[in-house]
Parts: sequence; C-alpha cells; structure tokens
Amino acid sequence: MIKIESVRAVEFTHPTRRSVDAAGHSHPGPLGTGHLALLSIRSTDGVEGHCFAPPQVVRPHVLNQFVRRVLVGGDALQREKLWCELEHWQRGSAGQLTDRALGAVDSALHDLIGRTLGVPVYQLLGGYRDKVPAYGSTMCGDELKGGLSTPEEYADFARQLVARGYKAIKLHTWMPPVSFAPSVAMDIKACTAVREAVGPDIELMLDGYHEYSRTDALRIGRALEELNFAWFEEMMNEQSTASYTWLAGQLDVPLLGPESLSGKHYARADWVKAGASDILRAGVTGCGGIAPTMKVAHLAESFGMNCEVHGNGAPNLAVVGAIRNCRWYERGLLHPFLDYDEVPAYMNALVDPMDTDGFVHLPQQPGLGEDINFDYIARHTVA
Ligand SMILES: O=C(O)[C@H](O)[C@@H](O)[C@@H](O)C(=O)NO
Ligand SMILES: [Mg+2]
Repeated sequence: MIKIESVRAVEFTHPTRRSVDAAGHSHPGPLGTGHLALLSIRSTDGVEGHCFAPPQVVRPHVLNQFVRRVLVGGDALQREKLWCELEHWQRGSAGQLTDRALGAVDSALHDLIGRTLGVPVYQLLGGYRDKVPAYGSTMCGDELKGGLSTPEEYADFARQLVARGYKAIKLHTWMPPVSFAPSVAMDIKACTAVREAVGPDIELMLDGYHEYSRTDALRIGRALEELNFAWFEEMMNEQSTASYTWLAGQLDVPLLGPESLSGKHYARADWVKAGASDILRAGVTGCGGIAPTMKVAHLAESFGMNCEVHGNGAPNLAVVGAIRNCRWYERGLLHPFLDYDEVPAYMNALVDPMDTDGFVHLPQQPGLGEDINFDYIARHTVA
C-alpha cells in the first residue's frame, strides 16, 4: 500500500514570453509573468508525486470539495479506484471538477507510484520504447512580421525545423482573432509552401481552423491529398461526429481526432463506431489523465488504428513511451520567436530534449522524470 497523507497545490510565478489569444491559442508575446501551480500528492512514506497544472484547475475549492475527500487515506496503488471515484464526483460538481483536474491528479498519482517504486512511469504503463520520433508542432499563425504571418514564413520556419532534426511538422495555421482568418486559400498556400520547402520525405500534417464547414474542409482536404499530407486534424467542430464521418467518406487523407471533444474514452469509442476519423486522438489533459488516455490507445489498437497523443509534457510522453500504436511525440508548440529548448525557470532540465536525429528519449528517472526546481518554486510562490 502507498497510503496518501496529503494533497496540496502551490501557485507560483515564472517569466514567460508566451501569450494567449481570445480563442485560447498561444503566441509569442512580450516578456511577462506567468502563473502555474504544482500539485503534489504526499504519501505516509514521505514520497511526493507531482504534476503541473493551471492554478484554477487545482484551486482550493477543487482540492477541498473533491480531491482530498477521495484521495487522503487512500491507496495510491489503487489509482483506478481513485480515478473512478473522482469521475463519479464530476457529475454533481456543477462543472467545477474538470477533466483537466482529473488529469493532473492521475498524473501526480502515477508520478508518486513511480517515485516510490523507483520505476519510470512509461515502464509502469507497459514500456514499449525508450525513444520516440517527435514532430514539430507549430504555434497558430499570427500577424507578426518574421513570425508565422505568411506562407513564406511558414516555409522558412519549416526549413529551420528540418535542420534541427525534425522528420515531421504539423502546421497550426491562422485562426480568429487573426484579421484574415479563417482562410481556406491561405491554409492551402501555407501547406503548399511548406511542402515545397521541405521536399517529399518530411511528413506534414495540418491542424488549422476548427470550425470550417463541410465543403470548406473538403476543399482543404483535397489539397492536402495533392500535397501528400499525413493527416488532417480538427478542421470542423468536433461535436458534430456526423460531419467527420461524412468528410472521412469523401477524403483519402487520414482524418485525426477528436482532440478537444469532451467525453474521455467514452466519446472516442463512439467516434470509432461512427468511422469519424482514421487516427484516434487523446491527451492526458483533455481525456482526464494517463489512465483514460491509455484506454483510448488500447481501444484504437483493437480497431487497427493509431492513437496520436495530444500535447507535449511528461505525462503525454510517458503514454507515448508505453504504447505501440502512436507514431509521434508532439513537441511544441514552436515559433520562430521562441526557443523551445530553453529550460523553464521552474525546471532544472527539459523533460523532452530532442537529439539531432529528431528523437526524444524517455526519461529514465523514477516517476514522470521531471527535474523540478523546487527552490525556484518556493521563492516564487504566490502568497
Ligand atoms: O490551444 C490549443 O488549441 C492547443 O494548444 C492546440 O493548439 C494544440 O495543442 C493542438 O491542437 N495540438 O494538436
Ligand atoms: Mg490539435
């Protein structure tokens, strides 16, 4: 038994050049102050498991009303039981206990178990590989000169990413509030420019505006087929499964999803049944944790599908290291103005450094493998 003694979240500040637009997409911005929380679950053995999360996701109300009531005194080794109890509390939480909160708790529980047993989480989950190829996932397009404001700038950045070692690149193109977005023509021009820049051997994917009509999505999809793209992602509202099923029937380029759709592994089972995508998608923050993300991966495998894990970071990387049916680790989000390889102030090292061949090596430390700068966090804790 790994008896849980306490659960806490510490909010801290850190310098950042990432800003968020009205639609929640990140872009480069002036040097500013970011806020983040570190959720920590401590056992009676004195070991702690951790997960970073937005402060509001693990705010006191969420910990006091739900998380502590389920976890404290429980056995971290029974994390499926704990997860199911938290999921049960969601329905009556008036939307306060989010899938992201479940994701943070489940990730910290996995970290606690791994740190206690001295085993990396990806090996606890199964252990399929010790390194994985990464694709460069760009930030969304912008109107910043020299940034990602034109098809040519996407092409320039793609050349830089190939030189860095990436063997695949996913374009997030322009979305509102960018003044000219959405634009079918510009999306196609950016994809064409990048394909011409990197040649035929680099895999390319598009993840653009998320609310195109069926007919607009079809126009873009046809162009991606000409450009031999590897997949087409979240081009329509994912709440319309029928639209994805229709589009999948029209196109040869693989559709990938759902990313943003709530409903965890349950909704993704319905997508498989509906034939709404060719490649499934799940991520630890969007699906409510490592455990449900693994369930989606296994569901996909049972139907001969890949499951491309959504997002970067230690929990998602652990899942990618534990499953066969995922081609890439999503490394990003990337932008010409930002150095992704710069270690955040609250860490002592990146969890996902990439070698010159484009591989990310799974961390071999116990737990999720994050080398957290606890002193920095203590010095920058919000009172
Ligand atoms: O803000 C978002 O929608 C996400 O960061 C998104 O851009 C990115 O994570 C994604 O879509 N990856 O596939
Ligand atoms: Mg996406």
